[in-house]
Amino acid sequence: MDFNDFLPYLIGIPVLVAGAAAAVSVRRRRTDAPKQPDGDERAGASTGTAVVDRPAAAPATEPEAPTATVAPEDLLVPEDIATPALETPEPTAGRLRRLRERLARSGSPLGTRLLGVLSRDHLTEDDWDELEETLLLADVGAGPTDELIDALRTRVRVDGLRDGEEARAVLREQLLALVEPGLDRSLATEPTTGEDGSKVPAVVLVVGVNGTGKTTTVGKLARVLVADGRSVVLGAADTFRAAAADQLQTWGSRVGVPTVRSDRDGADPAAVAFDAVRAGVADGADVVLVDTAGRLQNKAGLMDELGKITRVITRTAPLSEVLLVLDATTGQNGLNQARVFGEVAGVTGIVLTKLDGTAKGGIVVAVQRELGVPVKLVGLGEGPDDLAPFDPEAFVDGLLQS
Ligand SMILES: Nc1nc2c(ncn2[C@@H]2O[C@H](COP(=O)(O)OP(=O)(O)OP(=O)(O)O)[C@@H](O)[C@H]2O)c(=O)[nH]1
Repeated sequence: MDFNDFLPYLIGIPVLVAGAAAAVSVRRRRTDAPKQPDGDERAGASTGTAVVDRPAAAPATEPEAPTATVAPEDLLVPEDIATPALETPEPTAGRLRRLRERLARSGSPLGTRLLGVLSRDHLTEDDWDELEETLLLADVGAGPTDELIDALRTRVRVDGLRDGEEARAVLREQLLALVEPGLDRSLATEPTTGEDGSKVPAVVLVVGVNGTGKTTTVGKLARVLVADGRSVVLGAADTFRAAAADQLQTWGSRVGVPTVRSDRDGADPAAVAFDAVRAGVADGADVVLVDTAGRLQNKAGLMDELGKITRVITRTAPLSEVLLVLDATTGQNGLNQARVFGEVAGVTGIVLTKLDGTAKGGIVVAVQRELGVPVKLVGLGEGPDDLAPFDPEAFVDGLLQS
């Protein structure tokens, strides 16, 4: 996703049009809905959450190729909810500047401290140790820290650093190299065409430990996509936390995006994900965003849950992106989480949230190295439009602002 792509949408964001069509929530069939023939029962059984009158018990077996026994128009049951006034998401183009402002406001001790040391005359071993410690404290990670120190030492030895400006330029160049500006950070949100010529929505699965900001990120991302003129369906597959579906539905309804959810707490997340993708196909949506619970109770359980969701989704549409949401303030702990999710979920991009709450920007470098996938989006606050595509140059410039 390139910022330039958003510029045309600065004016005339088609929210109102999308909103008028979709200012209803979409729920799985309510228990008081007319009972469907046998096929409905089978669908409920196969996906593990009741379409009608089915107890909340987990399915004995994983859903095997859930059969589309419910007509799409029956699946999408508009429901009267208190629909908030439709909002116009903020243009994404302006967010670049905000990233820099937020980083600068966070005190940016990383850039300031590094520059403070590098600008000294005749760097001693103590100075180099101080640089190293500063980088490690900022969560850059041991490997990248060594690389940066080596590169800076070489530059200083070969060319010397004449003044503060030159120190800044060299540091900028080296930090940028660590952030790997060449990585493809675009989000795969283009719908594709199925074998039968039908439109298949891009499906984005959002995973991560609870509390990192998944639901919020899905909501914010929906706004970005709406601002970009895309039609979106949300899937509330975080069925573990009771309020998560309500939270997601509220995000969606603010920009006219429907949410597919279960009426039952603890419903099978794979079934909700499956229904969301099916609703996306039926709606002719461009993108389906699926929120998950991602409890890190143990690796096997997580693998089981996410594996099942993935398998069920990919029976209808390929997964375009698996975004791992990480809380930037959690440091090494976040990296451990990243490692586990990286192993079980086939992560294609990282969303680093709460970057506004930390001066330790180095986590960007560390997590990319750890997973070998790029940071694609950053969360910069709790506001609805506080999500920005990650831009390495703006990020490094933000770190080096003083
Ligand atoms: N400051 C700040 N807060 C954020 C950001 N992103 C999310 N939050 C806050 O983090 C808290 C948790 O966000 P949720 O979206 O509910 O987290 P979750 O991962 O979905 O949590 P579970 O549903 O329990 O799995 C909320 O208070 C959000 O407002 C961010 O970029 N910056």
